[in-house]
Amino acid sequence: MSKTVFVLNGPNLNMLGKREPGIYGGKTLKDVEADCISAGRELGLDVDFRQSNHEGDLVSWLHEAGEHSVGVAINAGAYTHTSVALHDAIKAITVPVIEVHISNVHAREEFRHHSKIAPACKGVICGFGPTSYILALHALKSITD
Ligand SMILES: O=C(O)[C@@H]1C=C(O)[C@@H](O)[C@H](O)C1
Repeated sequence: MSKTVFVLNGPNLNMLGKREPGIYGGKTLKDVEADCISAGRELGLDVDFRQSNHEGDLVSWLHEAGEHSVGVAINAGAYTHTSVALHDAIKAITVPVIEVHISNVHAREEFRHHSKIAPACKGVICGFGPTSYILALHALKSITD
């Protein structure tokens, strides 16, 4: 019996493949989605993969995940560094949430070194390129079995 996990993506991640490939790589978000679905299949996880440039969508999807998933991997993009609303949405649900980043945010600009959502998350995976998402799926599998 497969379990559902939400993989949520925030602003500008729709631009993957075109956006600063030296930092984010050449894969498109569709490529990352396909990789997540494939890895999820191997892990017995059904992946519900979504992206929005709008903070409120991500808040609503976190609420939905709290009712309809066993856990969440979220790359909140720039909202990582600014959003009390996403922090509070994560606190409002009981399923585990893992913060994900393609880049190592701690090796980049100072303003990326602080996450407003990490204190509400189960853990953080960053710096492994798109593989960060796959590692998060493995982590969700291990903590929800
Ligand atoms: O590495 C990433 O996936 C994150 C993606 C973004 O869009 C940035 O705003 C974050 O600072 C880093």
